[in-house]
Amino acid sequence: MAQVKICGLRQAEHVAAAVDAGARYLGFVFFPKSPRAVTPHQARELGQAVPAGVAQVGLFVNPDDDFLHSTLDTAPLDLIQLHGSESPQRVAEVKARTGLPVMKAIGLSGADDLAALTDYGLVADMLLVDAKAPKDASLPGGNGLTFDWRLLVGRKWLRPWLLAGGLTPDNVAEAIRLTGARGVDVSSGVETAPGVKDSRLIRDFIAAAK
Ligand SMILES: O=C(O)c1ccccc1N[C@@H]1O[C@H](COP(=O)(O)O)[C@@H](O)[C@H]1O
Repeated sequence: MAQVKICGLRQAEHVAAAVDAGARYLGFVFFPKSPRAVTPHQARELGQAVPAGVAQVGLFVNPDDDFLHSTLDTAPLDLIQLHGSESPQRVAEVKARTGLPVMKAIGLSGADDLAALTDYGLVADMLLVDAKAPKDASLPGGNGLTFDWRLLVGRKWLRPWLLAGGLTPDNVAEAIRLTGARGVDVSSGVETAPGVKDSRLIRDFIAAAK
């Protein structure tokens, strides 16, 4: 049974839908350019209805220490997702400075990108295997793009990992079957427009993943 992260939540009804359907991780985006961005105060409010055992994940893109600390002062996060071009050294620093586990996102477009998963597996607590964003994309993730899942067949890394990138209620079961992923992460695939989540799609996605 795959664990599910629903990312980019901005409304209480969608948090409730994800929790009730059995999500293991909820993602709050702290990247101002994203249509899914929330303030630390909004994340704190949304998190108040989240039961113990469901992890609240803060998604950051190349955050500096001040931004991390000011966010964490308000929003009680359990896990930090780094979705930018953070180096392995920076991942280690963020872990040390915040005292929180870090999940590092790695974008794949071909076999050459797989080595990064080994490198970051030495420092991150979890890995997130995503589609590499196009060079001209305004967001480094959350673009609803898939990659060739066959790249992952038979691969093993040092850390637990989630599969992401263009997953939907219709394709998530096949993605899990092919890659052997024990966890999946979705944002666009449970939306009706960028940043607009849909409770029915959230429920359908989690049911399909499980
Ligand atoms: O969701 C965003 O807006 C976002 C912004 C910046 C970096 C990452 C972002 N989302 C993450 O991207 C992947 C894949 O998303 P999708 O399902 O293809 O839309 C997922 O891990 C989100 O957490």
